Amino acid sequence: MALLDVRNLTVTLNDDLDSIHAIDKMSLTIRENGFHGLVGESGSGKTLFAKALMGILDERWTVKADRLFWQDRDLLKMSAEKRREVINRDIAMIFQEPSRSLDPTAPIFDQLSEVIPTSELKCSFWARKQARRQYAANLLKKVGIKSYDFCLDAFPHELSEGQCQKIMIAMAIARKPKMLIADEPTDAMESTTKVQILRLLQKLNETQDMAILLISHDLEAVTHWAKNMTILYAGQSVEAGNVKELVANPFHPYTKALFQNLAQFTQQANHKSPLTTLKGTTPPLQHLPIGCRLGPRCPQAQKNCVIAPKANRVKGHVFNCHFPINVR
Ligand SMILES: Nc1ncnc2c1ncn2[C@@H]1O[C@H](COP(=O)(O)OP(=O)(O)OP(=O)(O)O)[C@@H](O)[C@H]1O
Repeated sequence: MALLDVRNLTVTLNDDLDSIHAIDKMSLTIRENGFHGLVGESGSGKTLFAKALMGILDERWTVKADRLFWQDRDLLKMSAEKRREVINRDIAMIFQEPSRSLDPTAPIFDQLSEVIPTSELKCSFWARKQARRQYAANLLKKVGIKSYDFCLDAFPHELSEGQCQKIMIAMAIARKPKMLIADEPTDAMESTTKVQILRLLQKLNETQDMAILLISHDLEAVTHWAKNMTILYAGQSVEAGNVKELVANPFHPYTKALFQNLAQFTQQANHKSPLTTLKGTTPPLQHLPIGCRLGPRCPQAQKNCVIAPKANRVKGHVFNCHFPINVR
């Protein structure tokens, strides 16, 4: 069953002069207990999508969708207050640069303590402080922090970025959410820490039945850890499906170009061989092409591409392209 089902979500930035669809009819489905990757270049709208889902965009943004279902419940039909309640209860989010998300003036225990629900403490009022400490220590153990006593009393600046991110994950899972959105959780981290964090997400997914939405521009990491993925280009869904099937048989010209690059990085290519790229650059938000936004860069583009393609489903892939490749 789908845990989250989003169809044709549009996020519009309204200013005095204009309205810009920063995200244009994006769709994404995450199964119960799924590990889903959301991939796209910088500025493609990955964070905006997550923020729109969490309802944390400011009043300059408008969010519309044809369908927004959470566990078969229609979020669009709920009042804003009820929707916030459901989302805050069931979905947690962690961001890049974890040390900036923590309060630099408070020890970790005080910050963790705030997010531990009192209902989880099965003890008398007088024993609560001790129980909170024990609960916080258990959370840190769960995310793989061995020096939990030191960490609980430490301030964020005394800890590494990797430890701070593990603490953010501990805070996120304290309420036992059904889904964790990890937005570039390993950005600018060294490779061993990066693997530890991604392995931790995988463990939460496998042992706690927690769905994970891993947002990243690191295609190699996403194809390694996620089971399904959605690819975004300039705010439009490009292709989505099972990772192995997408890698083996991409239908969209953009997906094909992405995976060609991935192969050149992961396999031993000649150091002088040029990287395959699509001509041109990603359009800025102020100059988005009409129709399919890849159009001006796409080797397959034809006249019809000035009309945005609808989603097509073939062999479990969903792709948005008038002239897909490899479709038989
Ligand atoms: N507060 C804002 N005001 C104006 N434009 C914004 C704002 N936040 C995001 N944008 C624009 O919306 C688009 C999508 O941004 P978003 O942060 O979602 O991209 P992203 O794919 O998450 O990129 P990155 O990987 O760099 O975080 C970008 O063009 C960005 O410049």
